[in-house]
Amino acid sequence: MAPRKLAAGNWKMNGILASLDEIDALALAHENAGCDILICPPALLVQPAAWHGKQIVAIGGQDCHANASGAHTGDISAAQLKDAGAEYVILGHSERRADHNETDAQIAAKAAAAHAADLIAIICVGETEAQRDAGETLDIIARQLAGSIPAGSTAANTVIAYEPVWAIGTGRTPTNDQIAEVHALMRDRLESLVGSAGDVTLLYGGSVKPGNAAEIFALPNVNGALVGGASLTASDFGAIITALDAA
Ligand SMILES: O=C[C@H](O)COP(=O)(O)O
Repeated sequence: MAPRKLAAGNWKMNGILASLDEIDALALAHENAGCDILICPPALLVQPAAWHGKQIVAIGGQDCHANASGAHTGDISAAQLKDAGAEYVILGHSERRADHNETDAQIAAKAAAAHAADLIAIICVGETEAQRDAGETLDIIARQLAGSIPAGSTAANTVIAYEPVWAIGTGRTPTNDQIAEVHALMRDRLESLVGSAGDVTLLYGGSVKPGNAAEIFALPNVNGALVGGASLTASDFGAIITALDAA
């Protein structure tokens, strides 16, 4: 089994009900896409987004709690996301790691909860600019993978996204060699962490745009993208989907 290609959009804290028209446009334009298409809107929009996706565009959450239910004001469980129509959940995004002090161990616990609720966990890893400048990138990625991937992870329930923190929303991207180097390391380490490493979908994220998508998708071990800003409109995200389809 080859990894499934995935074009994943992370709307972050953007979008209102009217924004779901973009999902309608994606579903219409890409109903025969040869890759999986995913939009992760803010939590309030997950349920209506699932109706708009028409089973062409899958829907995901941007976080979940590690517990199945209980006294956790303001949090959302994996089962609630699933009940609302989500199929995926992004976990350990660097904005969550930074804004909410999320640790690798907490991310692993959330991923285990996601798996228990039959969600696919998109586990994010990535180095800061200071860590890259210090030559620590591969060590950081290896450590985050080892700490953030729970037992029981498989190629079917887990996607890994490499997102250098310094490339997110900046218009800057690593060189092709730098992306390929990290993705090769991830593929290697996943053999012991997930098994069937060759089947795991690996995404690159960080300033993916219509203009650079094809070049990134041509790199070895890159099976798609986790896209922020360019996923907010069907025109830009559609161009990225088309590039992935052709890769
Ligand atoms: O989750 C998505 C990433 O943080 C990338 O965001 P960006 O495409 O706006 O750089």
